[in-house]
Amino acid sequence: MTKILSSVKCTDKGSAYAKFEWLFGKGLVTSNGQLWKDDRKLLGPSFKLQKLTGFLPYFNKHSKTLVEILTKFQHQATNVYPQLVRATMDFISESAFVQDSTYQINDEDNFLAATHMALTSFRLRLAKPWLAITPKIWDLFGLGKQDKICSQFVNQAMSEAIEKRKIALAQEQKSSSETGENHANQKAFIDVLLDSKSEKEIIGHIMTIFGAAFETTASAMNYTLFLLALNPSAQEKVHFELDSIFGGDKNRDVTLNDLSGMKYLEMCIKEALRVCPPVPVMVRKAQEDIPLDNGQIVPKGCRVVILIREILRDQEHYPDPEVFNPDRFLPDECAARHPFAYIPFAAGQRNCLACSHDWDDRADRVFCVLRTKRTPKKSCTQGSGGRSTYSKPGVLRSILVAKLICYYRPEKFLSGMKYALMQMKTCLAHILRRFHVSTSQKRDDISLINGMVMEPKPKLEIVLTPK
Ligand code: HEM
Repeated sequence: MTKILSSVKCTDKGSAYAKFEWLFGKGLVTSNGQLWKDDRKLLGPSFKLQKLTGFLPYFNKHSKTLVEILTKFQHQATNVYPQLVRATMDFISESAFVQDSTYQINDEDNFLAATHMALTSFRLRLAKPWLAITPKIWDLFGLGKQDKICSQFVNQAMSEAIEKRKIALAQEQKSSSETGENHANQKAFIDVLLDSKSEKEIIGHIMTIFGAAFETTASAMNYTLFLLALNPSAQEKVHFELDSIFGGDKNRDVTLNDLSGMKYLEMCIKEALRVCPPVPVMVRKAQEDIPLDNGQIVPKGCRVVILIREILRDQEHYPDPEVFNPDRFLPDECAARHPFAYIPFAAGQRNCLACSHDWDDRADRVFCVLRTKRTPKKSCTQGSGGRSTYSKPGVLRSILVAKLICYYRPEKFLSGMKYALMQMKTCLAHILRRFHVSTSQKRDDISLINGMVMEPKPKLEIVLTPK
């Protein structure tokens, strides 16, 4: 598995993701080959660490709105997932498109309605693939017509957003040329696209980022709250941590410093992502023969299905895998684990855009190595063949990069300062400063069904009790 995910010859996904193309076009999730490589290089820096501090005000603002909405549901068993989804739409919308976003409070929004239509359509394609074998069958059931309406809403909303951003950008450029400031290396996601893509391509990329970002993050936060509700001792530790950071202040904005102190909350989120990974499976297609360490070959053209959920339950790395135990993510435990044993955000060439980037990933691992004074565990059940994953020059280069950055910009090494984790920690810190969570549901009552993201059946319900 390490070989497959790391190989530059296995970055294609084949036709497995074609069912998303009617809305996502050839965005990062669906594209293959040179187009994917170029776009990843172009768009990867949009969620770079240096920009993350800029996103924090958006996360605080929309988390506060979410908490206000949740107070209306306190003391009653509630499925908070729909509210979390709307909050994460606000997070991604404002971070990627630099525009005011009101999905949580504006029920009449056409784009919101279109998103629901799109999700219904995707879910149907996954649940009843025979309906989508040919467009004719799809149309026969009136589904093509619905997709068209959805596309029209999306295109209209996106065209307006693009126009708005063009105007704002022109104004920003004018004022920065007057003040002599240069923000060329800090471009937002949409600005990078405006420079180089057609409107149709931009809309595909925007929808891809939306699709990749909002349900995954909402689902991860939903599972974290549920698992904390089921595990009062872990929840108590989170409350203790938050109280010691915020001193009982329930409204103050979360700062970068606060985030770096939320170590136990981060461990709980990571454990929730392990127990209930939002993305349960992914597919890669070998572009060439790929020799494995055990002598076997993955032949060219072969599609490899990677069962993320099963890997995260591997007994070798996670004893008693069904047990929710955040201590699995204590620094020493992480350092001793093979990096590809924890893949809720994928790993290797096509890892999640919001999770890590090459240089900080490498530096993170070097930090683990330096901290524990030993190399990470060498064996992996999926077969690294007992060879270390680190080349000497690579490690030396990383140490140099890590040391330089650490010297000049220490805040870049706040643990877990990656977009998705930063978003979830901020939002959950706002919720858990206000509420205790409990549930009458049992873990065994819940089945996880593969869908767009892994969906709980029945829906998770928690009771929010003010602190
Ligand atoms: C808890 C939240 C998240 C989880 C668990 C998650 C998980 C994943 C996984 C497993 C993949 C690989 C999918 C595959 O290859 O089939 C992926 C890819 C991707 N994710 Fe995330 N993701 C999360 C949040 C986000 C967010 C917030 C964004 C946007 C900022 C994002 C953007 C992307 C993109 C663009 C890709 C495609 C990358 C490529 O193929 O080059 N994800 N994510």
